[in-house]
Amino acid sequence: MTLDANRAAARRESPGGAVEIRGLSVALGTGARRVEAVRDLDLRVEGGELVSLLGPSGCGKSTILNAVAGYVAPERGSIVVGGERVEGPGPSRGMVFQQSSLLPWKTVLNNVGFGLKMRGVPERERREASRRLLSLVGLSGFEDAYPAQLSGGMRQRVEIARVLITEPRVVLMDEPFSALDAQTRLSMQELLLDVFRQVRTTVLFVTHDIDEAIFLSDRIALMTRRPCRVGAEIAVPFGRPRTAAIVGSGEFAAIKRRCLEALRDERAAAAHRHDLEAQTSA
Ligand SMILES: Nc1ncnc2c1ncn2[C@@H]1O[C@H](COP(=O)(O)OP(=O)(O)OP(=O)(O)O)[C@@H](O)[C@H]1O
Repeated sequence: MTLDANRAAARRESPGGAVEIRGLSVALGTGARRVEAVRDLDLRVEGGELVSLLGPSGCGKSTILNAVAGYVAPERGSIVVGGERVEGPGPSRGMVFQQSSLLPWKTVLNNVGFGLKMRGVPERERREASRRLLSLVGLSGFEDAYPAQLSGGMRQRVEIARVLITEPRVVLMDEPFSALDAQTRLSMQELLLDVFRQVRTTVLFVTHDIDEAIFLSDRIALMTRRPCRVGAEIAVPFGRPRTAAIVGSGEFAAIKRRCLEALRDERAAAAHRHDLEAQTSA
Protein backbone atom coordinates (compact mmCIF):
# COMPACT_ATOMS: atom_id res chain seq x y z
CA MET A 1 0.00 0.00 0.00
CA THR A 2 1.23 3.52 -0.68
CA LEU A 3 1.67 5.96 2.19
CA ASP A 4 -1.51 7.93 1.40
CA ALA A 5 -3.61 4.78 0.90
CA ASN A 6 -2.07 3.46 4.10
CA ARG A 7 -3.03 6.58 6.06
CA ALA A 8 -6.55 6.61 4.63
CA ALA A 9 -6.99 2.92 5.59
CA ALA A 10 -5.66 3.65 9.08
CA ARG A 11 -8.14 6.49 9.58
CA ARG A 12 -11.03 4.35 8.32
CA GLU A 13 -10.25 1.32 10.46
CA SER A 14 -8.77 2.90 13.54
CA PRO A 15 -10.37 3.05 16.97
CA GLY A 16 -7.63 5.59 17.73
CA GLY A 17 -8.22 9.29 18.19
CA ALA A 18 -6.35 12.16 16.59
CA VAL A 19 -3.93 14.05 18.82
CA GLU A 20 -3.74 17.79 18.31
CA ILE A 21 -1.08 19.74 20.17
CA ARG A 22 -1.13 23.52 19.72
CA GLY A 23 1.31 26.09 21.06
CA LEU A 24 2.38 23.80 23.89
CA SER A 25 4.90 25.17 26.39
CA VAL A 26 5.90 23.22 29.50
CA ALA A 27 8.31 24.20 32.26
CA LEU A 28 9.57 21.79 34.92
CA GLY A 29 10.91 22.57 38.38
CA THR A 30 10.66 25.90 40.17
CA GLY A 31 12.83 28.89 41.02
CA ALA A 32 16.51 28.52 40.09
CA ARG A 33 15.79 24.91 39.07
CA ARG A 34 13.11 25.87 36.55
CA VAL A 35 13.73 24.31 33.14
CA GLU A 36 11.83 25.30 30.03
CA ALA A 37 11.41 21.83 28.53
CA VAL A 38 8.95 22.50 25.67
CA ARG A 39 8.23 25.77 23.86
CA ASP A 40 5.49 26.53 21.29
CA LEU A 41 5.14 22.94 20.12
CA ASP A 42 2.63 22.21 17.36
CA LEU A 43 1.99 18.62 16.32
CA ARG A 44 -0.96 16.77 14.84
CA VAL A 45 -1.19 12.97 14.80
CA GLU A 46 -4.03 11.44 12.80
CA GLY A 47 -6.21 8.69 14.26
CA GLY A 48 -4.46 5.36 13.57
CA GLU A 49 -1.12 6.93 12.81
CA LEU A 50 2.13 5.88 14.49
CA VAL A 51 4.35 8.93 14.92
CA SER A 52 7.79 8.86 16.53
CA LEU A 53 9.34 11.77 18.39
CA LEU A 54 13.04 11.45 17.66
CA GLY A 55 15.55 13.69 19.34
CA PRO A 56 18.63 14.02 21.52
CA SER A 57 18.67 12.92 25.13
CA GLY A 58 17.18 15.48 27.50
CA CYS A 59 15.49 17.55 24.77
CA GLY A 60 12.02 17.16 26.31
CA LYS A 61 10.44 14.18 24.53
CA SER A 62 9.19 12.50 27.71
CA THR A 63 7.80 15.82 28.89
CA ILE A 64 5.63 15.98 25.76
CA LEU A 65 4.27 12.47 26.43
CA ASN A 66 3.70 13.36 30.09
CA ALA A 67 1.75 16.44 29.01
CA VAL A 68 -0.40 14.38 26.61
CA ALA A 69 -0.93 11.83 29.41
CA GLY A 70 -2.01 14.70 31.67
CA TYR A 71 0.74 14.08 34.24
CA VAL A 72 2.21 17.56 33.81
CA ALA A 73 0.22 20.73 33.21
CA PRO A 74 1.25 23.00 30.32
CA GLU A 75 2.11 26.64 30.93
CA ARG A 76 0.51 27.52 27.61
CA GLY A 77 -1.20 25.79 24.72
CA SER A 78 -3.69 22.98 24.33
CA ILE A 79 -3.77 19.23 23.78
CA VAL A 80 -6.85 17.55 22.31
CA VAL A 81 -7.16 13.75 22.09
CA GLY A 82 -10.05 12.23 20.15
CA GLY A 83 -11.85 15.58 20.22
CA GLU A 84 -11.53 16.04 24.00
CA ARG A 85 -9.25 18.55 25.64
CA VAL A 86 -6.69 17.05 28.03
CA GLU A 87 -7.12 18.50 31.54
CA GLY A 88 -5.38 15.71 33.51
CA PRO A 89 -4.84 11.95 33.45
CA GLY A 90 -7.69 9.96 31.92
CA PRO A 91 -8.67 6.70 30.20
CA SER A 92 -8.31 8.05 26.67
CA ARG A 93 -4.53 7.75 27.03
CA GLY A 94 -2.42 4.72 27.96
CA MET A 95 1.30 4.90 28.66
CA VAL A 96 4.00 2.24 28.22
CA PHE A 97 7.20 3.19 30.04
CA GLN A 98 10.80 2.06 29.59
CA GLN A 99 10.74 0.53 33.06
CA SER A 100 8.17 -2.04 34.04
CA SER A 101 5.14 -0.68 35.89
CA LEU A 102 3.68 -4.13 36.60
CA LEU A 103 2.53 -5.01 40.10
CA PRO A 104 5.01 -7.67 41.30
CA TRP A 105 2.52 -9.41 43.62
CA LYS A 106 -0.06 -9.95 40.90
CA THR A 107 0.00 -12.63 38.21
CA VAL A 108 0.39 -11.70 34.55
CA LEU A 109 -3.34 -12.25 33.98
CA ASN A 110 -4.29 -10.02 36.91
CA ASN A 111 -1.80 -7.34 35.89
CA VAL A 112 -3.32 -7.21 32.42
CA GLY A 113 -6.86 -7.12 33.79
CA PHE A 114 -6.11 -4.56 36.50
CA GLY A 115 -7.35 -1.53 34.49
CA LEU A 116 -10.68 -3.26 33.88
CA LYS A 117 -10.95 -4.20 37.57
CA MET A 118 -10.57 -0.53 38.48
CA ARG A 119 -13.53 0.16 36.19
CA GLY A 120 -15.66 -2.47 37.90
CA VAL A 121 -15.72 -4.94 34.99
CA PRO A 122 -16.85 -8.39 36.25
CA GLU A 123 -14.14 -11.00 36.77
CA ARG A 124 -15.18 -13.41 34.00
CA GLU A 125 -15.20 -10.65 31.40
CA ARG A 126 -11.85 -9.39 32.68
CA ARG A 127 -10.24 -12.78 32.45
CA GLU A 128 -11.53 -13.32 28.91
CA ALA A 129 -10.28 -9.94 27.74
CA SER A 130 -6.91 -10.46 29.47
CA ARG A 131 -6.44 -13.87 27.82
CA ARG A 132 -7.29 -12.36 24.43
CA LEU A 133 -4.73 -9.57 24.88
CA LEU A 134 -2.07 -11.99 26.15
CA SER A 135 -2.59 -14.11 23.05
CA LEU A 136 -2.23 -10.96 20.91
CA VAL A 137 1.20 -10.26 22.43
CA GLY A 138 2.29 -13.92 22.19
CA LEU A 139 2.09 -14.74 25.90
CA SER A 140 -0.60 -17.42 26.04
CA GLY A 141 0.47 -19.96 28.65
CA PHE A 142 2.04 -17.33 30.96
CA GLU A 143 -1.21 -16.20 32.60
CA ASP A 144 -0.25 -17.50 36.06
CA ALA A 145 3.39 -16.34 36.03
CA TYR A 146 4.55 -13.39 38.16
CA PRO A 147 6.45 -10.46 36.57
CA ALA A 148 9.74 -11.48 38.25
CA GLN A 149 9.58 -14.83 36.44
CA LEU A 150 9.54 -13.14 33.02
CA SER A 151 12.35 -11.77 30.81
CA GLY A 152 12.52 -8.02 30.11
CA GLY A 153 10.97 -8.48 26.66
CA MET A 154 8.11 -10.56 28.07
CA ARG A 155 7.42 -7.93 30.73
CA GLN A 156 7.15 -5.28 28.00
CA ARG A 157 4.68 -7.54 26.15
CA VAL A 158 2.57 -7.65 29.32
CA GLU A 159 2.82 -3.83 29.53
CA ILE A 160 1.47 -3.50 26.00
CA ALA A 161 -1.41 -5.88 26.79
CA ARG A 162 -2.09 -4.02 30.05
CA VAL A 163 -2.40 -0.72 28.22
CA LEU A 164 -4.42 -1.98 25.25
CA ILE A 165 -7.04 -3.73 27.38
CA THR A 166 -8.71 -0.44 28.32
CA GLU A 167 -8.85 0.59 24.64
CA PRO A 168 -7.24 4.03 24.94
CA ARG A 169 -7.67 6.45 22.02
CA VAL A 170 -3.89 6.91 21.96
CA VAL A 171 -1.01 4.79 23.26
CA LEU A 172 1.98 6.76 24.51
CA MET A 173 5.25 4.80 24.42
CA ASP A 174 8.29 6.28 26.15
CA GLU A 175 11.40 4.45 24.88
CA PRO A 176 9.67 1.15 25.69
CA PHE A 177 12.40 -1.07 24.26
CA SER A 178 15.56 0.85 25.13
CA ALA A 179 16.42 -1.30 28.18
CA LEU A 180 16.33 -4.49 26.06
CA ASP A 181 19.23 -6.22 24.29
CA ALA A 182 19.46 -5.71 20.51
CA GLN A 183 17.89 -9.01 19.52
CA THR A 184 14.96 -8.77 21.96
CA ARG A 185 14.49 -5.18 20.89
CA LEU A 186 14.12 -6.17 17.24
CA SER A 187 11.62 -8.89 18.07
CA MET A 188 9.64 -6.40 20.21
CA GLN A 189 9.59 -3.93 17.31
CA GLU A 190 8.25 -6.71 15.05
CA LEU A 191 5.69 -7.61 17.71
CA LEU A 192 4.57 -3.99 17.96
CA LEU A 193 4.13 -3.80 14.18
CA ASP A 194 2.03 -6.96 14.32
CA VAL A 195 -0.09 -5.73 17.26
CA PHE A 196 -0.48 -2.34 15.57
CA ARG A 197 -1.69 -4.10 12.38
CA GLN A 198 -4.42 -5.82 14.37
CA VAL A 199 -5.35 -3.00 16.78
CA ARG A 200 -4.88 0.05 14.63
CA THR A 201 -4.81 2.59 17.43
CA THR A 202 -2.95 5.90 17.46
CA VAL A 203 0.60 5.68 18.81
CA LEU A 204 2.96 8.43 19.90
CA PHE A 205 6.36 6.76 20.28
CA VAL A 206 9.43 8.37 21.86
CA THR A 207 12.87 7.12 20.87
CA HIS A 208 16.39 8.33 20.17
CA ASP A 209 17.08 5.37 17.88
CA ILE A 210 16.77 6.42 14.21
CA ASP A 211 16.40 2.85 12.85
CA GLU A 212 13.64 2.12 15.34
CA ALA A 213 11.79 5.31 14.41
CA ILE A 214 11.95 4.53 10.67
CA PHE A 215 11.03 0.87 11.07
CA LEU A 216 7.92 1.57 13.13
CA SER A 217 6.56 4.94 12.08
CA ASP A 218 4.29 6.48 9.49
CA ARG A 219 5.95 9.79 10.27
CA ILE A 220 8.92 10.99 12.30
CA ALA A 221 8.93 14.30 14.15
CA LEU A 222 12.53 15.40 14.63
CA MET A 223 12.72 17.36 17.83
CA THR A 224 14.96 20.33 18.51
CA ARG A 225 17.18 20.67 21.54
CA ARG A 226 15.58 22.10 24.65
CA PRO A 227 13.25 23.93 24.73
CA CYS A 228 11.79 21.24 22.54
CA ARG A 229 9.57 21.67 19.47
CA VAL A 230 9.25 19.95 16.11
CA GLY A 231 12.26 20.95 13.97
CA ALA A 232 11.35 18.84 10.92
CA GLU A 233 8.93 16.12 9.92
CA ILE A 234 9.82 13.17 7.74
CA ALA A 235 7.17 10.89 6.21
CA VAL A 236 8.15 7.20 6.15
CA PRO A 237 6.97 5.88 2.78
CA PHE A 238 6.72 2.19 3.70
CA GLY A 239 3.25 0.66 3.64
CA ARG A 240 1.88 -1.85 6.14
CA PRO A 241 2.24 -4.66 6.92
CA ARG A 242 6.00 -4.24 6.90
CA THR A 243 8.80 -6.64 7.75
CA ALA A 244 12.43 -6.41 8.83
CA ALA A 245 13.38 -6.77 5.12
CA ILE A 246 12.83 -3.00 4.66
CA VAL A 247 15.76 -2.24 6.97
CA GLY A 248 18.27 -3.30 4.29
CA SER A 249 16.60 -1.33 1.48
CA GLY A 250 18.06 1.71 -0.26
CA GLU A 251 14.91 3.67 0.62
CA PHE A 252 15.49 2.97 4.33
CA ALA A 253 19.09 4.19 4.01
CA ALA A 254 17.90 7.34 2.23
CA ILE A 255 15.40 8.18 5.00
CA LYS A 256 18.08 7.55 7.61
CA ARG A 257 20.38 9.97 5.77
CA ARG A 258 17.63 12.61 5.79
CA CYS A 259 17.11 12.14 9.53
CA LEU A 260 20.84 12.42 10.21
CA GLU A 261 21.11 15.56 8.07
CA ALA A 262 18.14 17.16 9.82
CA LEU A 263 19.60 16.31 13.24
CA ARG A 264 22.98 17.73 12.17
CA ASP A 265 21.32 20.94 10.90
CA GLU A 266 19.52 21.23 14.24
CA ARG A 267 22.80 20.77 16.15
CA ALA A 268 24.38 23.57 14.10
CA ALA A 269 21.33 25.82 14.61
CA ALA A 270 21.38 25.12 18.37
CA ALA A 271 25.09 26.05 18.56
CA HIS A 272 24.32 29.29 16.66
CA ARG A 273 21.41 30.07 19.05
CA HIS A 274 23.72 29.41 21.98
CA ASP A 275 26.38 31.81 20.59
CA LEU A 276 23.77 34.53 20.00
CA GLU A 277 22.43 34.15 23.56
CA ALA A 278 25.98 34.34 24.96
CA GLN A 279 26.64 37.55 22.96
CA THR A 280 23.33 39.07 24.09
CA SER A 281 23.95 38.36 27.75
CA ALA A 282 27.64 39.51 27.61
N1 LIG B 1 11.34 17.84 37.69
C1 LIG B 1 12.23 18.46 36.92
N2 LIG B 1 12.74 19.65 37.28
C2 LIG B 1 13.62 20.29 36.49
N3 LIG B 1 14.08 19.82 35.31
C3 LIG B 1 13.61 18.63 34.91
C4 LIG B 1 12.67 17.87 35.68
N4 LIG B 1 12.39 16.72 34.99
C5 LIG B 1 13.14 16.76 33.86
N5 LIG B 1 13.88 17.89 33.80
C6 LIG B 1 14.76 18.32 32.71
O1 LIG B 1 13.92 18.65 31.61
C7 LIG B 1 14.53 18.28 30.38
C8 LIG B 1 13.59 17.45 29.56
O2 LIG B 1 13.45 16.16 30.16
P1 LIG B 1 12.77 14.94 29.37
O3 LIG B 1 12.82 13.76 30.28
O4 LIG B 1 11.45 15.36 28.83
O5 LIG B 1 13.78 14.73 28.13
P2 LIG B 1 13.91 13.51 27.11
O6 LIG B 1 14.12 14.10 25.76
O7 LIG B 1 12.76 12.57 27.27
O8 LIG B 1 15.26 12.83 27.62
P3 LIG B 1 15.77 11.32 27.52
O9 LIG B 1 15.83 10.98 26.07
O10 LIG B 1 17.12 11.38 28.16
O11 LIG B 1 14.79 10.48 28.30
C9 LIG B 1 15.81 17.55 30.75
O12 LIG B 1 16.88 18.43 30.52
C10 LIG B 1 15.66 17.20 32.22
O13 LIG B 1 16.91 17.22 32.86
